[in-house]
Amino acid sequence: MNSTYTQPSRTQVHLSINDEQKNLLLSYSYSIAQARSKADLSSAINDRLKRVCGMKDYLISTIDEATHTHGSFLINANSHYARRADFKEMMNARFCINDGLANMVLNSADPVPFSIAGQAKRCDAPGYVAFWRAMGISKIVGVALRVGHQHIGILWIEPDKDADSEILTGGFFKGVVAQLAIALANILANERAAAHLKEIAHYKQQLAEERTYSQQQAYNTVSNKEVIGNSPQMLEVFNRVERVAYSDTTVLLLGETGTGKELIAQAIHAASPRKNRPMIKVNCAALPANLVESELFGHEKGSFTGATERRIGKFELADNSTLFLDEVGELPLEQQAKLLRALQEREIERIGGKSPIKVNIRIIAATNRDLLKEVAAGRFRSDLYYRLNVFPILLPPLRLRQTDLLPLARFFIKKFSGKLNRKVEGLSKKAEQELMAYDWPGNVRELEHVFERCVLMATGPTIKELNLFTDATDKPPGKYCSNTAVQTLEENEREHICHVLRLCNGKISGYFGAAGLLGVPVSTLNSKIVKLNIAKKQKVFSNGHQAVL
Ligand SMILES: Nc1ncnc2c1ncn2[C@@H]1O[C@H](COP(=O)(O)OP(=O)(O)OP(=O)(O)O)[C@@H](O)[C@H]1O
Repeated sequence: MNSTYTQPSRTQVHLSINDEQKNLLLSYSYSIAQARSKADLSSAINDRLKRVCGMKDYLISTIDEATHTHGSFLINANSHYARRADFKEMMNARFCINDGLANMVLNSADPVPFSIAGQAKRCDAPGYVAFWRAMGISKIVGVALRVGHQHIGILWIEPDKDADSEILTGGFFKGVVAQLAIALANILANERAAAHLKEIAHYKQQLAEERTYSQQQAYNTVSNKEVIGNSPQMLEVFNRVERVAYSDTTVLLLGETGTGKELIAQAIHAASPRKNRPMIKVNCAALPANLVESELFGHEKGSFTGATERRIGKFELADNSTLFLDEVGELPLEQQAKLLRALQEREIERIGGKSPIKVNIRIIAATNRDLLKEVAAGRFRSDLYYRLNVFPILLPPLRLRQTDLLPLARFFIKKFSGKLNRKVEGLSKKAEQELMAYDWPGNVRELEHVFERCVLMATGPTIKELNLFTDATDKPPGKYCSNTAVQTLEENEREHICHVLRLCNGKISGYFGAAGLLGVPVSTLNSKIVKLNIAKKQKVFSNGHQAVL
């Protein structure tokens, strides 16, 4: 360090300030007292102080007491520093207080001058010394900014070549620095208060949106509490739900439309530690392509035409809760990339936002598409598929779990008798037979609608016949459902087994094996594979498993 300044006498200091400087000083005092922002502070220094004190340039760094670091807070925006490529990096960097310069300044009551060439020789010189050197700066004076005994920052001055060096050591300069320190402390306090207000506003908005969301979802959540099923396939589903619910593991729910994927998503969320916050649902199929990003990640006010207010996206809304991505297979490819990034980083950026936001979410995704086929067709990103397919749960179609039909029918009769205020108790033998013989292309949803109609139409305590609409247009399009050709039960079974085998990468037994997903013993599945002639077109996967493609 090169410390060559000596404390001048009072008379010397008085002599070194001329009338113009006194006027500037007065106007500096006035403007610094009004400073409420960085911009105010900057103009007080640029327009007035620089000339009084003979500064070529300056930089203010602030101190983070908690982490014992210092880093840039305010620079002269017109400075020649700002044009350098590494300028931004230097501005964002933080340095240890005990870096050999900052600690010397903070421990000194007077300004401390440094020869940059001398400092650059130190092998442990902080990064900003090399930066200053590269800028051709030969000398820097560091001045501690304190309020009372608390260090709040450092004013780094690059003195003008022909400046009167005694000015920086005089009593008047101490006064100038004290005013600067108070202004800086006020601005820092304002910034902290603004940040807290922003955070409070954010939580208020999140709460308001959660409340609106919960009101919209109220009917569904209350009415969908029970999941009915005693077929081996549904018992396997319940077993998987129990195993995965308490963790944060990503779940992929697969199955035709109306098989209960959303209901299972709710059951998983309700059994998870996140249950006290509402599960947030996004229906990927219902999002207009140009709004997907805003819906998922939110946007800042004015970030695009029509963004008249700031909006919190579903990812942020689901913070500390579960995000249910329904119909994820419908998401356009471009948006899949954005979703993948958010899932990988677990952080999002609002459209027009300045910084990323961390989110703590559990993902449950659902689709009625065969995602592997979608991947093969180039419609679904394979990396996203593998990110989602961590713990798949397959909801079997209703036609393959006949033993669930009667319990479900009884459940819906009870539900709608209560809701519609009807005294309907059960089904006639004929209606039961009709129930068992029907194909249920719309799965549980169709069954539910049929019983709502039946309860409404019933003339006594027993439903005598089912109000089945056989019109093709009434049937929701399931994956296996066709409006033109009706598949036999055997064809259906074959196709379903093939689908599950593909899902399990050909694995039949054990964890994530097809037998488990189908809810049948391995021996039963093997004999069905033989019986349905599935084994003939085997494909051997790289992992050694075999499956039909
Ligand atoms: N096992 C079940 N027990 C009771 N109700 C069920 C069951 N499965 C489905 N439901 C009911 O059937 C209807 C459709 O279920 P849900 O919306 O969960 O299906 P989904 O597979 O998500 O359909 P989609 O693919 O069309 O979104 C809902 O009203 C749901 O409550």
